[in-house]
Amino acid sequence: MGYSKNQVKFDKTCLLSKQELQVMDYIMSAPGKAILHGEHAVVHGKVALAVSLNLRTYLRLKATTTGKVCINLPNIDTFFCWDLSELKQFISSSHGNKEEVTRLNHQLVNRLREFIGVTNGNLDTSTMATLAFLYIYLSLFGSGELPSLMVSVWSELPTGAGLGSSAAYTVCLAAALLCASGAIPSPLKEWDHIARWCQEDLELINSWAFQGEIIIHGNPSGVDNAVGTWGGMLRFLAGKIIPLSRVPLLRILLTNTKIPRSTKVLVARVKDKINKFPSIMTPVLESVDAISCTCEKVLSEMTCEPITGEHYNILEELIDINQHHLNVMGVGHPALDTLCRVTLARGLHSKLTGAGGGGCGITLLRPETNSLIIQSTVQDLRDCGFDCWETSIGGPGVQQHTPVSVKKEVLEILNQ
Ligand SMILES: Nc1ncnc2c1ncn2[C@@H]1O[C@H](COP(=O)(O)OP(=O)(O)O)[C@@H](O)[C@H]1O
Ligand SMILES: C[C@@](O)(CCOP(=O)(O)O)CC(=O)O
Ligand SMILES: [Mg+2]
Repeated sequence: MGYSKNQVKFDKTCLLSKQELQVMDYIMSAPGKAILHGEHAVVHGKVALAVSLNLRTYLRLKATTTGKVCINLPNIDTFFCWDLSELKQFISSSHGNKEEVTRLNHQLVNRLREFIGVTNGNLDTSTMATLAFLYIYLSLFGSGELPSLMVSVWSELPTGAGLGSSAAYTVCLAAALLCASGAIPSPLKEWDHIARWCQEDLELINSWAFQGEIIIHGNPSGVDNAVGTWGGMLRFLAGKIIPLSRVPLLRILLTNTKIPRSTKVLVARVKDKINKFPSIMTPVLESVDAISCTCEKVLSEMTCEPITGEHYNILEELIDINQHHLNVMGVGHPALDTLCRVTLARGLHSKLTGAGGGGCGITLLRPETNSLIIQSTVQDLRDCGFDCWETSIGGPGVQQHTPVSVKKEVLEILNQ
């Protein structure tokens, strides 16, 4: 299967009736991701391999009768309410009669920036999350009546640490707001507690999530929202998404250096470097592309022949080479160097994951790596002040839940 497109198709003939709107109560979740290889290079048309994590973002959307639209984002201490009357000014300009949107409506983004009072270049967490929400909400409802809603989002993912929290957030927003607008159905049947959408609906969710990612990242590749939408392991190249169904079970240690950074700034930094030194940086990007392709080949061999130490030796070397390339691109950090050094002292290989500049790294665990080594490595990394845990990979993509299928603690936060 190969599907693509960060294009938005939206058929406005299926808006919900007033009665349906009033009983609306949706809970959605989407996973974070780890990029095995190809971060940054993927923004410049190279291959990336990415996999979903078991850490998820949860969203609850409820219809209200307050005449307001409210967002509650406890991870980033953000709570806003707007009177629908204030938002009416965006109705006509935000959504024309288009059934297909391929580009972000910059005019709407600029007007929204002014509306929420941000000065140019403001990159704070709260501003980005708010803009992404308002943009998708107004684009989907801006041609009809604006519904009164309460939207709460809470994530198990660290925010701004390279694990795709921005995409998990925008995928949840897109799924919930598309359902609320009637553009896609709720996939839950009476007897289900968790359900997913058909391929066509997932493509629509992915497309709108990508619009949100553009607001947060500036120039995203689309790999993160694709993993948040489809889950599993994906090969991503220039908007084309190939799910990798035959992959070996990989054990990965995730380390959060807790150094804050912004994907938008790092992506822009790499672009500047490529513009400044094209003949130097192009071969680096091509080498990263070859690393992703070699990794994909080795992973596929590991599923059809007995796994040997040599497979793992190659995977480890690819990790080391890519980490050097990412340093050359200017997205390393001394804390990430520490991570690589500390794990190598225990014979384990690490690289940054996501945008770098701090945030998280991944460490490959070999099947024979004994649990004492793993425990000591985790302790060493915690002694450096990092968070460190073994993760399980390949979680499902975006889902709708009934309340009973969501952990009690998560529900409590979403209900606050
Ligand atoms: N749980 C959340 N609630 C609200 N906004 C979020 C949440 N998670 C992520 N975001 C948004 O995504 C931004 C982080 O995105 P980014 O810099 O791409 O880092 P990441 O690697 O986590 O995707 C935050 O500044 C915020 O605007
Ligand atoms: C650096 C990049 O390749 C991945 C960014 O991931 P994250 O936002 O750091 O989780 C950017 C992109 O692909 O859009
Ligand atoms: Mg992101």
